[in-house]
This record gives sequence, structure tokens and C-alpha cells, in this order.
Amino acid sequence: MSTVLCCFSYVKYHGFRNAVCVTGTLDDCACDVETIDSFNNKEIFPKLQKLLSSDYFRFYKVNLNNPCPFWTDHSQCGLKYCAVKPCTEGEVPEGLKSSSYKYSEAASQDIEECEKAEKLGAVDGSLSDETRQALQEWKKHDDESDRFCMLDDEDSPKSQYVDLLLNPERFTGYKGPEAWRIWNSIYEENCFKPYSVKRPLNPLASNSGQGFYRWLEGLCVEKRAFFRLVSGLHASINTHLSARYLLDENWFEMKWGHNVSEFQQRFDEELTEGEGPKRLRNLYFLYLIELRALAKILPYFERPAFHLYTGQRTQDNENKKLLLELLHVAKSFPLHFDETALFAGNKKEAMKLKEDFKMTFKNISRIMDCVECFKCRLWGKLQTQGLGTALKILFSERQIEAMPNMSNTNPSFQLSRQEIVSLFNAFGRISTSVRELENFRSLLSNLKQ
Ligand SMILES: Cc1cc2nc3c(=O)[nH]c(=O)nc-3n(C[C@H](O)[C@H](O)[C@H](O)COP(=O)(O)OP(=O)(O)OC[C@H]3O[C@@H](n4cnc5c(N)ncnc54)[C@H](O)[C@@H]3O)c2cc1C
Repeated sequence: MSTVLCCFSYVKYHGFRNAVCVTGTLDDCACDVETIDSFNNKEIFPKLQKLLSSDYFRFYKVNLNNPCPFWTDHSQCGLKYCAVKPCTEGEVPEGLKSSSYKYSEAASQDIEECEKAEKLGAVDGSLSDETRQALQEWKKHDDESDRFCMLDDEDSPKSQYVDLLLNPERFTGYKGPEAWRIWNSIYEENCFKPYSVKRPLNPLASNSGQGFYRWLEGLCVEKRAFFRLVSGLHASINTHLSARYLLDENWFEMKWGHNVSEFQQRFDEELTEGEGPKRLRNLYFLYLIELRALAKILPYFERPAFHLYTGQRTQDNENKKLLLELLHVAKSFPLHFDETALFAGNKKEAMKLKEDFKMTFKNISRIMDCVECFKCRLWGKLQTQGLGTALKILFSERQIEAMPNMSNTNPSFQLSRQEIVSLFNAFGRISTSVRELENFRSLLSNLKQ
């Protein structure tokens, strides 16, 4: 188990009735929640927000019209807050529309390139022989198909550009059995849960949610990690909807802001019978995984041939500078998650696990097509793709590390614009959640006084 994964088991949460306070006294390792909070809120968050407001990152191409592949009794969310306004032709910068990557070699990031992953090579010398061998086996498999590539939306004629700044993730009113069915289906079918353990569809029906998570205790570290990522995403979405809640509405304006009691209902230790703090721990876990991926991907973006192409050269150069600054900050974080601890066991088992992991992840991204609320679907798809891209990066360490030494301009590791946009925006969501936890902490402490 990695240090960080382990250390979060020892985070002390002080969940008192009027507060959901995440403080980080970490008993047996060097990291603590305060370090992450301070690092994120001061160093990462402001830079990331600036970057995400640029044209390159604000336009996301997505197909919101895919039919749900899992069930047919499918209604559409009638709430007006669920609607997504796609961009008109004139609103999308010229450079993004056609040959999107004109002065970028990220141009070669089509499906073909994506599926042709890279040939094997040496692995990080710090790994054990066993791990090194296992990694080599996975790389061979990766050559055949990189399952984290999810480019279908990018190529679909039904896809449309959406301006993410105009469609912020916030409270939509999407809830009840339809929302539960999505979450349930993700946890029930896709988190390596034994079939003998049942998750209640209606979480209010009984307190049978208690004990549901016990099956996790019997799982290996990888499968627990997978569950934690999903749960972290769930926690992040629910933090956002509590932070940008519709507080009031009249004929001329809508007032959005923090809804403290909504937040407490979801995360207070007592109100959630101990589950809330675990969910917040999972959010931090997700943060660390995505942060680690950003630190690793630096060589890819540092190549002179890479541009954040929108057709506005000066702006594009400035954005690249900002992006590199951000990645250097991400790299400087002293307590990174050690992803080599994942899949480091028996070679055969490790290969199988990684495949299961990827398959399960892909399945979750398809479940997003069943989300009836379009705005929730938009952000659900983006964040799933962003997390998938982060995992793709973590599993491609060798190819990325080899990049600065490669003289050719067509590296075997590729990211599509779509993957890049989703990676940074997904991390932007988690980073904002961590920032919002501080806001809620201070609102709650004001309430106490
Ligand atoms: C993909 C997706 C995107 C969404 N996006 C939005 C959005 O943008 N805006 C919006 O207003 N609503 C959104 N929703 C709905 C929102 O997530 C909740 O489902 C809804 O607010 C109802 O909340 P709830 O309290 O009934 O519990 P839910 O959040 O629906 O959770 C169901 C049950 O799962 C368990 N649970 C809750 N959190 C966690 C966790 N972190 N880890 C593990 N288990 C957990 C609890 O037992 C809970 O009762 C989205 C839903 C989905 C599926």
C-alpha cells in the first residue's frame, strides 16, 4: 500500500454536529490534509482557474445524445437547470473547429495513433524486478489496444462543442431514484463488489448502507483504490452542488451559493453515521491520483513541438507557459502518491487486474450516457474521461519518461485535445472541491460562534 493511501487511513476527522471538519493529523506518515489544502488553495487553484478560462480549455466536444446502453425506461430530466446550451458555429474559435492541431503535433492523436500505443522499453530503475516484468507485460498489451482512449465522442457527427464556462457544474435538482440508479449501477456492477453483497437502491429505505462497505476490507489495494476514485468523484460532485446551490429564485434573478445544511447532510460524521468523512478522504485520494498524473505528464507538454493550438499564436504561447508553470508546481508537491504500489504483485494477477480495472472504468464511462440530466451528464462524462486520461498517463510512465530523449517529433505516447481538456478540467473540479471544503469549514465555524 502506498504511503499516501495508507496515511489517509489515519487522518483524524473531527466531525462535530455543526461541522464537517477535515483536519489532518496524520499519525504515521509525512503527509497531512493541511499540506494538501494549502498546496492546492494557494499554489494550484489560482493558476488552474486562469488556465481553464482560456479558449483551449473552455470548449469541450461531447456527444450528449448517445442512447443509454443499459436500460430503456429512460426519462429526461425536465428541470431547466439540467439543460446544456451547446455553442453555435460562430462561438467556437476557428482554430478548434477544423484541423484542430495545426501547429501541434498533438495532431497525430486520432484513434489510429491512440490504438497504436508504444513499444516496450526499460522501466524505471527504482522498481523491483517483479514489478518491472509485470509492467513490461502490460506495455505489450497496451500496444494492442489502449483502452483508456475514449475518442468516440470526439469523432461522432452528433458531438457538439460546449462552452464549459457557460455550463458550470452546480446544483441541478437531479436526484431521487434516477440518480440513485446511476450511482448504484456504478458501485453495484463496476467496483469489483462481490455479487453476494447488495447495495440498497434507495439509500433512505433502511440503514443497510451501513456495513455495505465492509466488503471493501477484503479487497486488494487496487480494487479498493478503484472504489475510492469513484467515491471521490461522487463526493466532489456532491460538494459542488452544495457549494453552488440554488438559494433563491425570482423572476429577475437566481441566487447561487453555499448551502451548509445540504453539505452537512452529505458529509457530517454523525448525520451520515460515519460515512461522510470517508467520502471526503476518497476525494483527497482522487486529488492525489490526478495531481500525480499531472506531475508525470510534464515531459509531454515540455516538447517545443507541442502547442495549445487555438489559432491565436500569442495567446497560445502564453497559455503554454502557464500550463508548464502549473505542471512544475504539481511536480514540486513533496508527498506524491506512489502509483507503482498498484499492480505490483504477482505478474499474471497484475495483468489481469489492470485489464479488469480498465474494462470496469470504460463501463462507467458508458453508464454516463444513462444520466438523464444533461448538465450532470456533461460533467460526468468529462470527469470520467479526465480520470481515464490520468490513469492512462500513470500507466504509461515509461513512454513519457523517454520523451525528452526522443529526437523524432512523433512520440508514441499521444494525448488528444479532448483528453487534455478533460484531464485539466476534471482536475479543476477536484481542486475546486478541495477549495470549497475550506469555504465550508469557515462557514461552519462561523455558525458555531
Ligand atoms: C453522474 C452524475 C452527475 C451528477 N451531477 C450533478 C450535478 O451536477 N448537480 C446536481 O445537483 N446533482 C448531480 N447529480 C445528482 C447527485 O449526485 C445526487 O445523486 C443527488 O443530489 C441525490 O443525492 P442523495 O443525497 O440522494 O444521495 P446520492 O448522492 O444520490 O448517493 C446515493 C447514496 O450513495 C451513498 N453515497 C453518497 N455519497 C457517496 C460517496 N461519495 N461515496 C460512496 N457512497 C456515497 C449514500 O449511501 C447515498 O445515500 C449527479 C448524479 C450523477 C449520477
